[in-house]
Order: sequence, then structure tokens, then C-alpha cells
Amino acid sequence: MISLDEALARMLAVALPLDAESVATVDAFDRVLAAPVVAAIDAPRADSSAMDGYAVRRADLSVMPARLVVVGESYAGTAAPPALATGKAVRIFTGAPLPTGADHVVVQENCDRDGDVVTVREAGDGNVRLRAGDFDLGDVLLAAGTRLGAGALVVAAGADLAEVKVVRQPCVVILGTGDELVSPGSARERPGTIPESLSPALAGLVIAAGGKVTRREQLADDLSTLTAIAIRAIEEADLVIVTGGASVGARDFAKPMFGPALDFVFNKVAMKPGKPVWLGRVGGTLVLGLPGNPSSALVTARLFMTPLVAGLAGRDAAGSLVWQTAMLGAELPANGARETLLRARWDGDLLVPLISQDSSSQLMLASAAALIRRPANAPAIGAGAPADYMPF
Ligand SMILES: Nc1nc2c(c(=O)[nH]1)N[C@H]1C(S)=C(S)[C@@H](COP(=O)(O)OP(=O)(O)OC[C@H]3O[C@@H](n4cnc5c(N)ncnc54)[C@H](O)[C@@H]3O)O[C@H]1N2
Ligand code: MOO
Repeated sequence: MISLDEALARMLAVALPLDAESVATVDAFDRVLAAPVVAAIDAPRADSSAMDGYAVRRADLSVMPARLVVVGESYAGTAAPPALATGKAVRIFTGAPLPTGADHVVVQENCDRDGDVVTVREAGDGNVRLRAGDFDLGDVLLAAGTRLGAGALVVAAGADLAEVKVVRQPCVVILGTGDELVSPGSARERPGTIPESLSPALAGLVIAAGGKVTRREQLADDLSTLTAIAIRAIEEADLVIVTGGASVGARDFAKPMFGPALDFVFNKVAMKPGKPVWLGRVGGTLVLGLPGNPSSALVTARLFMTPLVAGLAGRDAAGSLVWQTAMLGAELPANGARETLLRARWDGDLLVPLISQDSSSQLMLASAAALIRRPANAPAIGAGAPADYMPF
């Protein structure tokens, strides 16, 4: 069995951005650029006003108050008015183009208007935004690899791009295996069954990591059916997530269902919980097998699935796998031979392991906020000692 670090390194080595596609800029929120964004226009497109007021020649304000004749108007969206002669002013509004010759905008609060004449009491600031003061046509505004958060998306749209080239979102199929599993809400009427509790959460995590869930199925442990489903999943997905059936039970078919073409990236990891986790490929499709025990499934999803989806989507896969250090709020017993990830909660800024570390627990998952990392054979440590953790 390989170590957790080795398994994470192997996962990161295949968590590489998918190919590029063009999408409408309006639909590109949170996508990752596959090519730089280059400005198609200047911003601002012309010398323009930063305030509502009067465009003037600064030289005309040398003696105050200054009386100027208003010869026109300029609104945002209109063409620039004719050139401004000495002694004249143009009524202007925020974002509107300045007439040639004007180099100053007096805010209207500093002016008195009487018919065609405006009297300027105080010059104030210039209030002029120069053409291309924000960016120039042809400037590279965003590098490939940039995630289009709100700010970056404003830049792409402001650059006058109808479409942007982004990394394709991974298509993810989630397959839950187990004869005992039924949809939430129907277990109470069917003895021997339990609610299938993993796939809704896994689907949410996939979407949050930048993936697209294209199919989610709940499957009985029948190898011939599973094989047919696996073939279809491999054809349509970039990544297939299989839960359950990862162990050595007589009906554990998660690996056999993919047939002899399944090529392992790793198979089992020396960690607790989550030892049966595995990652492989069939042709160009990745397949990640998560153990069925709910706590094991979410711990391995946190460590392997989320970064893998993020990496395929062009995001920083390794960025979510950084271990941090915090002080323990309780003592920890000596650890066994498998590296252990304790589900923990915060008590102020202290980390406290949850009461149950059973890998089948569902309830504990609701309060798990961090994973404490305990190396194999680590000795007991007391409250107040530092521990490595990762947000969960
Ligand atoms: N002889 C051995 N037995 C087991 C080993 C082993 O090494 N030798 N490993 C154990 C470990 S560790 C784990 S973890 C589990 C993993 O088992 P599987 O991945 O094969 O999972 P299942 O057997 O299918 O299910 C385990 C458990 O989880 C429940 N489950 C499964 N899927 C779901 C779901 N989608 N929603 C809710 N609950 C689910 C299932 O009913 C079982 O109770 O194997 C140990 N055994
Ligand atoms: O490795 Mo398992 O997840 O402990 O029950």
C-alpha cells in the first residue's frame, strides 16, 4: 500500500486542465481562462468626464468667478461635441466624452446656471478621465490560468469580448453501488435498505470544484449491469466517481465493473479512514473509487476528488491540499500503523477531535470542520500541542 503523500502526488500528476472551449463571456463566471484576455477597445474609449457638470478650458478659470457661454451638451453614449472655443462651456455628464479643447470639468455644485450662461464659483478638481487611462486596445489584461471571479469577469466583458477561451469543465458521472441503497425517503418502507446518502453531497462538491455532474445513478451489486453502466460512463465522462464496493467483499464490484482495461494510478492507501480508495483510468477517462462508509467517502473525497476535479477544471489542484498547524484542545492517544485523519471541530482557535471517529458515521460529518493528520505510529500528545490539519 502506498502512503497518503504518494497517493496525493499521483493524483495531482493526473489532475491536469482539460482542453479549451469558447464560451459566451456572460456564461463564463468562475471558469478558468485557457488563453489570455486581450483588450479589443481602449477604456475609457475617449477622454471623458468623471462628474456631472460643465466641460471647460482650465485657462478660462484663471479669474473667479468665471462666466462662460454654454454651447452644447454631452451625454454618455453620444459622440463627442464639437471642439470647445475659449470662453465657452459644454454641459456634461459622468462618462460622457469631452469636446476637443476641454481639459477640465467643473462639478455642477460649483456652478450657477442662468439661461445660456454658467458662472463658475470654484474650479475644483479636473474630473477628466483620459482615453485608455484604464487599459489600451491590445493590452493583455488577464493571463491564461486566471479564474474568472467577479473582478476578472468585469475585465473580460469590459475588454469588449463576446466570448472567452476557457478550460472545459470536467463531465463527472457519479455511480453509487450497493444492493441496500435506496433514494432518501424510501428506506423506512423497505426493510434491509438504507438511504443512499453520499451522491447528493459528492455532486455538490464536484460542482463547487468546477465540475459538471452529467449523470448520477444508484446501482445494485450486479456485475453484468454494472459493467454495462461502466461502459457508458467511460464514454461520456472525463471522470467517473464510484462509491462503495471498493473492498474485498463477495459483492464488491467497483473495480471489476470497469473490466481489464482499468489501469490503476493507485489502489489502496495506507490511511484511516479511506484505505480502499483507488484511482485509475480507462482510456482517457479517470475513475475514482471511494469507500462506501460515509465518513471514509467524504474524507477521501476531500483529499482526492475535490482537488482532482479542480485540477481538471484548470483550477489550482494543490492549493486546497496545504496542511496548516493549530493547537489541540484535547489530548490525542498514540496512533496505530496507518496514518490517520481525525475529524475535528473548532473550539475557538483550538482543534478538538469529534467524539466518534467511526468511518461509518454520518452524524459526525455535520460537525466536522477540519481533518487532523496523525502520522503512522505517532505517540500520544496532550492538549496544547500543535497538530497538522486541513479544513474539511
Ligand atoms: N475483510 C475486509 N473487510 C473490509 C476491509 C478490509 O480491508 N478487509 N476494509 C474495510 C474498510 S476500511 C472500509 S472503508 C469498507 C469499504 O467498503 P466498500 O467500499 O466496499 O463499501 P461497501 O462495502 O459497499 O459499503 C460500506 C458501508 O457503507 C455503506 N454505504 C455504501 N455506499 C453508501 C452510500 N452511497 N450511502 C450510504 N451508505 C453507503 C454500506 O451500506 C456499508 O455499510 O470496507 C471494510 N471492510
Ligand atoms: O479505511 Mo475504512 O475507511 O477505515 O472504514
